Formats: sequence, C-alpha cells, structure tokens
Amino acid sequence: MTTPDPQPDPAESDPVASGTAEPGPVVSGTAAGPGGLRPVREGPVPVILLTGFLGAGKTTVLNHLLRESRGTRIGVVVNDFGAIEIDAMTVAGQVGSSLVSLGNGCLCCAVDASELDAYLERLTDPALGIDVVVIEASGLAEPRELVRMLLASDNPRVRYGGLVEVVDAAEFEAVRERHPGLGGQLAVADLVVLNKADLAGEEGLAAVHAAVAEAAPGVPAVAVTHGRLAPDLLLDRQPRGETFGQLSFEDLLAPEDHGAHLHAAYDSAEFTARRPMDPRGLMAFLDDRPEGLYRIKGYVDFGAADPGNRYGVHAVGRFLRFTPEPWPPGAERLTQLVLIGMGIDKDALTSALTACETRDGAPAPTESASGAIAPDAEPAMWGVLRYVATPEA
Ligand SMILES: Nc1nc2c(ncn2[C@@H]2O[C@H](COP(=O)(O)OP(=O)(O)OP(=O)(O)O)[C@@H](O)[C@H]2O)c(=O)[nH]1
Repeated sequence: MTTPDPQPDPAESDPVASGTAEPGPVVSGTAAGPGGLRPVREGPVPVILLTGFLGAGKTTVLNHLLRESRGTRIGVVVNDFGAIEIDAMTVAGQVGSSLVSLGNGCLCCAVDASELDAYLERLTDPALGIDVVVIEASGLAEPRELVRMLLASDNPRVRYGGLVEVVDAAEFEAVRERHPGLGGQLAVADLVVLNKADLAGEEGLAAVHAAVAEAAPGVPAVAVTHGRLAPDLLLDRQPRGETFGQLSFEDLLAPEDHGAHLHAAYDSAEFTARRPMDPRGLMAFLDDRPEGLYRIKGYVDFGAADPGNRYGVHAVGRFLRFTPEPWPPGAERLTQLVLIGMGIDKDALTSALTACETRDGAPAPTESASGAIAPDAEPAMWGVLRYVATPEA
C-alpha cells in the first residue's frame, strides 16, 4: 500500500485515541485545528455505514476515501471480527486521532451497542469539527441490524447517512452460492460499489451489474478498481428518505433472529509469532489452506529473509496477495494474522502456523538493515514474491 498523506488532526489533543475524553461541552462558532480556527459544524453529523462481505474491499475503499477527502474531516470507526485489529492498523496511519476501533466481534450483535454510542458521542463532539463519520463494519455484519442500531440512536448529534455496500465483483457469484441471503442484503444499500473490476473482467462485471440490479432494483451501482470511488459520491450521499432500500421502517425495526446471522456460521482464529516465519513453510500452509478458511489478513515477519519489510498478507477465497512495506519505526517485529472461515479447526491452524516459525536462530534484523532481501534468502522468498502485486497503475 502506498503511504498516503495523513489527515490533519482534528484537534490538538488526542482525546478519542487516548480514550480519556469526556464528551465535551457543545460549543459554537469555531474549533481550533492545526490550520487555525475553522467553523464548527452545525447540525447532526451524518454517519455512513460501509459494509460488504469478507475481503470485498471495505478497508481499501475507506483508505481511498481518506486520501481523497480534500478537507472533509472524516471520523472513522473500525469493527474487526478477530481479536487482532488488522483493519485498525491498516487505517490508523491515515486518520490521526479520529479513529476508534471496536474489536473482536460483529458490531451488529457481539459488540455492545452502548460502546458504539459512546464512540459516536465523542466523534461528533462539535469541538472536533468532524464532518462525517464512516463506520467500517466487519465483513460478517448484518447491514439491516447496523441501520437499526443507528436509527435507534438517541444522540441528536448523529444522523444516519446511508449505507454503502462493497461487493467483490470477482467473487460475487461464488459468495452468493455459499450465502444466498447476501443478494437480499444489497436491497438495504444506498450505493453498491462493485470493487475489483480489474479482476472481474468486462463480462464478469456486466453479469454482476445485472445480478445486483435484479437483487436491488433502483440501487445505484458503480464499478471501481482498488476502491477508487469518487469521494463526492459517498460523502454527499443522502439516504433514500423514509425507506431504506426495499425495507420499510417497520422491517428495519422488526426483531431479527441473530442465530441466522452470517457470523453465527463463521469463526475466527488469531495467530501471533515472535519468531520470524519461514517463507517456504508459510507458502506451503497457504497453498494448502482448508476450503472453509475464506479470509486471512495480517502482517508477516520473514526475519533475515527480508529484514527491512513486513509483508501485509490478504487471502480472500483462493485469492492471495502479499504487500511488502517498510517496518514502521520502532514497531515490534511480530507476525500477526487473523483467520476467518466456516468450520475451521482453530487448534489445527495454530499448530500448522506454529510449525512455520523459523527455528534455526536466524539473527534478528536490525534497524540499520538495508531493507533488501538477503541474496541467500532469495530462493526461499520466491514463493512469496509470486504473490506480490506489481505497483498499482
Ligand atoms: N486486484 C484487486 N485487489 C483489490 C481490489 N480492492 C481490494 N483489493 C485487495 O483485496 C484484499 C482485501 O481488501 P480489503 O480492503 O482489506 O477488504 P475488506 O473488505 O476490508 O476485508 P475484511 O475487513 O477482512 O472483510 C486486499 O489484498 C486488497 O489489496 C481491487 O479492486 N483489485
């Protein structure tokens, strides 16, 4: 991932990230920011829900939005399904202090709604001058449930700002086959983003367009690659009035069977290693990953094989990608992975990954390392390098 320009901090202090702030007094007029005084936002802050199945590209869309926000101040809530908050790590560098992370569980039922309320209370404090809040839901969250939660909020500073559903255009049919209910979820959306247009190809994209139009008539759908959605489309988006998609208020407010939710069928495992991973071992694990293991994300430390970089790893279905990036200064050299799937054997996954840790006492990399892959490690890294993307156009 390229390093985007960070957003300016909305406030000099960091009350949101530190978690120490009390909801501040409502002030009017101006708020202090790094660029001087700026008008305090009048009226409730729109809260946009960014949803989509595991690996569809929600974080990619969000990061694009943050890079292209051009002065719009965006507060971000990230909801990871696993205990290691990979999404929060991926987004954190871009939003300064206005990021909060709701970890380990699906926002729609596992996470306490009052926690979300408290975060929204802070993010919509007029002193922060935030124009819009985006909630990136976990890949297993139920959109209807999230809309309900927001509509139920009695915080007068919050208004529901619409739901954007990100779809993996290349995996759409495969995912719908496994989860026929997903088509119906599109109906709640105000905008459908058909991401990964590059992987879907022209014909595939036309088929997904048609399927979405059938599942969610009248809902606009835009095809993009690498989440490059025109920011105005999202930031200016208004929810469609009294009905949300094809759902009426009554539908939205009706109780739902939580047991039927997607995340009831999925499970997550976390893996952390302090010893570097052996590239060949890890590739053997990834090449042979169990069918039900749909999503893997995190960072890998290959130690002396490439001391300068950590490797972002993303697996979505059979898709696999590594993204090397320089270790952030002072970062602890760890491998941290979240694995999400149906019917996964967590212990077996943990043992298989533990077996991939290096055991030969390879020297710990130093900060002064050149960052290049060690020549004698190159053959071992070939398997990994096959899955490194060429720089984006
Ligand atoms: N080729 C291609 N890859 C993409 C595109 N968009 C995202 N990706 C890759 O797809 C993988 C998953 O993207 P994320 O943005 O992390 O997906 P997500 O929906 O946030 O994932 P979860 O939070 O786990 O549900 C990453 O490796 C991305 O780089 C795209 O348009 N084309």
